[in-house]
Amino acid sequence: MKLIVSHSQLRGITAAPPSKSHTHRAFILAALADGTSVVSSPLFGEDTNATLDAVEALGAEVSRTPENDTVTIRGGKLRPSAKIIDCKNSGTSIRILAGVAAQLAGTTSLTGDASLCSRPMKPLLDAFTELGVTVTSRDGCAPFSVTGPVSGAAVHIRGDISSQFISALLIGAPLSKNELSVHLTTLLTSRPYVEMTIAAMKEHGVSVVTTEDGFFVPKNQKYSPADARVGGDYSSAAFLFAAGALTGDVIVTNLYPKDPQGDKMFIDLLESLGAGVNRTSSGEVRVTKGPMHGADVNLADAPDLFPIAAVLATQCEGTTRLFGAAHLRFKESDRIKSTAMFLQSMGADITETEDGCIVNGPCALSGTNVTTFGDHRIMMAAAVAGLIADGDTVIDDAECCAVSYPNFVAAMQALGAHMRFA
Ligand SMILES: O=C(O)C1=C[C@@H](OP(=O)(O)O)[C@@H](O)[C@H](O)C1
Ligand SMILES: C=C(OP(=O)(O)O)C(=O)O
Repeated sequence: MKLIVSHSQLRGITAAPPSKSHTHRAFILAALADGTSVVSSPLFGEDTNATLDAVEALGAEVSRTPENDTVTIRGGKLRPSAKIIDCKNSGTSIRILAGVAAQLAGTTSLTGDASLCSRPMKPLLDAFTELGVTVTSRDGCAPFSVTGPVSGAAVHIRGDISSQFISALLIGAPLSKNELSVHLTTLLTSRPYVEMTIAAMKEHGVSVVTTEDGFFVPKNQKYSPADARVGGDYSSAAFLFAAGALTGDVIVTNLYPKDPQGDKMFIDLLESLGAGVNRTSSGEVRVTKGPMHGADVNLADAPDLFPIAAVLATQCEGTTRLFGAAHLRFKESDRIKSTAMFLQSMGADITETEDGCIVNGPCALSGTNVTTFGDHRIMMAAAVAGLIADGDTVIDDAECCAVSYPNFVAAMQALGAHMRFA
């Protein structure tokens, strides 16, 4: 399906969709806890649905309310899955679920779509091998199988490809009879996601210690059931904020100011670039159009913001450098390349660098045909760029936003965006 976007001004109020990262963690930790946990307002996106199906395949009992706003999970008795677990497009699902499966006595196989099967898994699979798990894979990628349980107590792993490897090892650790020391062999990027993992584990009664070179999970800990209410997703809200900053005046609700999501830095970024920003303590953020200027922005800890930050940069006066995020090349697409490609095709002055891009603005954007590579964040960033382009922007694979933000187009239309499917 294609999405056609025309020049628009957005004005109004909308709720951020539920957090993808919190939902994955809430479903998986509930499945690991012996007893019943209730997850309220989770995200029902394609990625989080893949996680929910997977925990069911691993033996958790899952039920949803008819209104579909609450999921009840009875966990604690997981066993290897007889059928191959399909994580579709979701890196978070396959990596964290592999960390769980590696702790179970027996073999579990995991796979995903073509994009997921081309993303790196080898550092995590090597870590499992170091921990005594038998692994078979297609050249270090999915599909792969793990035969557990873990017998080791210490592991060495790089932290600069994906923080999800670390989240996977930490979340699995309490299922082992041993303690676990995770030694990082490089810098850790996307660190706030590991902090979200540790905070979610704490809610379920498990503590993780931060050490000089990584993390330590003491032994003899058990997950206890805990109810969770999933708050709004700052990464998804970034598209709404950017639409406000570029075209008019948008208020986003359902955002908790104390949430550990690293992508809340987008609000500070908008403010520092010159957009109008007002926040309330109850979690409303209002972003209004203002003259913006270029800046140097380190996205090491917030890589998901890259495509939409690059769109913003095209409207900033002067040079913007986005850097620190070489791991963007391992996402649903090579996001440095796919972002530079679609913005260049719309007329922007953007150059790829190894770990980001350089944009000289302001750039006049023109509507054109945009290739998303099936990547949800490219699709949504291109849709926002289309709001300020001259002429129509025609975006392919428009349904891919259902991975993280199924209601994206409807929410934009309700704010006044001229968008239609074709
Ligand atoms: O743990 C998580 O929930 C996520 C971690 C990040 O990935 P990396 O750690 O691979 O950067 C992020 O890009 C992804 O959208 C969600
Ligand atoms: C990279 C992302 O997710 P994942 O790694 O879970 O596929 C994302 O949502 O942008």
